Amino acid sequence: MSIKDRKKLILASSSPRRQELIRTLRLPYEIRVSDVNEDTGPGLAPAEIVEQLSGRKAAAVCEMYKSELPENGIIIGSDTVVVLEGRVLGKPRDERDAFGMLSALQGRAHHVYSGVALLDVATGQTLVDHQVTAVYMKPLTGGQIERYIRTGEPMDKAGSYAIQGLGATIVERIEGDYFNVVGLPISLLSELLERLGITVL
Ligand SMILES: Cc1cn([C@H]2C[C@H](O)[C@@H](COP(=O)(O)OP(=O)(O)OP(=O)(O)O)O2)c(=O)[nH]c1=O
Repeated sequence: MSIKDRKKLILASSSPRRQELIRTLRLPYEIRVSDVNEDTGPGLAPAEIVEQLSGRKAAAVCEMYKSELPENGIIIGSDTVVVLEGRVLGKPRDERDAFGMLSALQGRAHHVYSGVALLDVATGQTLVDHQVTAVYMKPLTGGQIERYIRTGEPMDKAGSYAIQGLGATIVERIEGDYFNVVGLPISLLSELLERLGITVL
């Protein structure tokens, strides 16, 4: 039996996108969700924000489900933000907020940062890293933005769009990992898993 068979991934996420993406690794996994305060306070760089929140999400699941987690578990936490000229955009508070974000993002480039934290239940060891992808959005009219918001798609997404959905039509091109934009940088995650002795391939 290889190490791969003996470890179990625990995805600390309520995001349907992350839950879908974790399956691509073809490793045994389960999902545990906890409530985490996503306030990081002022003065942190985007990379620090997503790394800190990813670690917090993994640690919260470890704390909350301590007694029932498998000894061989590796908890995965992740967080995604959109960054436009130094301004960090999370999920919109309401439709008005979404309109403001999309109006600011249209017709220019921004960066999507996703953090990943791996917490080894047995040892408490944590690995954290992040990935950045540049996204070039097409110019949009106010009417297009309003109609996109009316579909409901932007409301639970960082930056108020989903590249994997109808948002694909408003993205001109990207530089970097597509999955990082969707919310889980699978390639980086596989590298971190390898560092814990779990080979994906
Ligand atoms: C930019 C972008 C973000 N997103 C999503 C990914 C994340 O779910 C969300 C960013 O919010 P997060 O706070 O990173 O995650 P979450 O609250 O949805 O889930 P959890 O904390 O339980 O893991 O935005 C897309 O689905 N597509 C996109 O193109």
